[in-house]
Amino acid sequence: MKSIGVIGAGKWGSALAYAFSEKNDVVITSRTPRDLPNFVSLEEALKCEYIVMAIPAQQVSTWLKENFRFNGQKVLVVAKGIEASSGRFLNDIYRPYVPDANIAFLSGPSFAVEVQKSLPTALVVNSTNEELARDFADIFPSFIKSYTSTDVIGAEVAGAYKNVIAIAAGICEGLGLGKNAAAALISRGLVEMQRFGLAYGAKKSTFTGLGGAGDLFLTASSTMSRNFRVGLGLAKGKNQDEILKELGEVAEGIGTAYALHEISEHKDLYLPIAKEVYEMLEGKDPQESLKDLLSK
Ligand SMILES: NC(=O)C1=CN([C@@H]2O[C@H](COP(=O)(O)OP(=O)(O)OC[C@H]3O[C@@H](n4cnc5c(N)ncnc54)[C@H](OP(=O)(O)O)[C@@H]3O)[C@@H](O)[C@H]2O)C=CC1
Ligand SMILES: O=C(CO)COP(=O)(O)O
Repeated sequence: MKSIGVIGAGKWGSALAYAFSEKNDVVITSRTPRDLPNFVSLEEALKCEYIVMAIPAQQVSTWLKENFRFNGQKVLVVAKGIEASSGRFLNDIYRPYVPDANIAFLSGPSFAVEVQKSLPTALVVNSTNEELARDFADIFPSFIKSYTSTDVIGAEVAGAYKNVIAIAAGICEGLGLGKNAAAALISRGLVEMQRFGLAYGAKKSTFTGLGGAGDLFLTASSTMSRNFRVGLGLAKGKNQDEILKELGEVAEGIGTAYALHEISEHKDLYLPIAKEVYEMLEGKDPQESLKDLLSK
């Protein structure tokens, strides 16, 4: 039995705290206190040997600066996103606080609500420290099949980029463009995220695995995805603020689209879908954008 502290009691942190409780001693903490029997102070949670970080990518940099003290914990980062303000990946953001040997990143297709119902799920623990990845893979319950990989950057790119493609897929659905267009967008999205990942040294095979195609197909084809629902909102002509207010939860694809835009300003990369998603978030007509993407 391992002592696990989950930080961030949103949808995903709560679902993972539930899942990890099958085999471990789990406590949870969050910015907003919750009335839960295992809810503890941040100080208590940080004393656990295993820490699960469920704070969104856009907020974690400030959070780490203000709250985190490393004292040998093993850290599993479960967020999926790239920081909009800087274009930094999560492994870069965490590096000044946690040594590479102590950190792992979770990827794979996993809606929190299904994990919370103990439905079968398969995930990947990614770390440059293989022993640590195996250690974290062991904490998962019987209904979650856990794999390990050393391709941290591939997992990060795939997990973050698929949220942007899911926004595009939601727009496609919202505009009623049909299943042919959706399949084209999703498969071109997979190629686009792979091309981006390869430029950062990711492994090609990661993009056809659970954290790549697996998570992309899940998120880009279901209204259960918050990012897909952002796309539906954009297709209806709503702006970002209205959409986020209705959603009431995080949609990492928005910040990540801005991050990809920031990155593409400095690097010569061809990111057509991400570019259109960024432009639609900035007010471009979705009909125009999808026409630009899907017609000759
Ligand atoms: N939901 C899902 O199915 C999955 C989500 N993910 C990823 O997990 C991450 C979290 O998503 P999810 O839990 O669903 O999102 P939610 O919107 O449900 O929750 C967001 C969480 O972030 C915390 N938070 C927000 N801003 C801050 C801040 N400034 N400082 C500290 N804490 C903050 C909130 O704390 P509080 O509520 O206490 O204010 C809350 O715990 C995202 O990166 C998402 O992409 C990955 C796989 C599946
Ligand atoms: O990452 C997820 C599933 O793997 C959750 O996606 P959404 O944030 O779009 O709901």
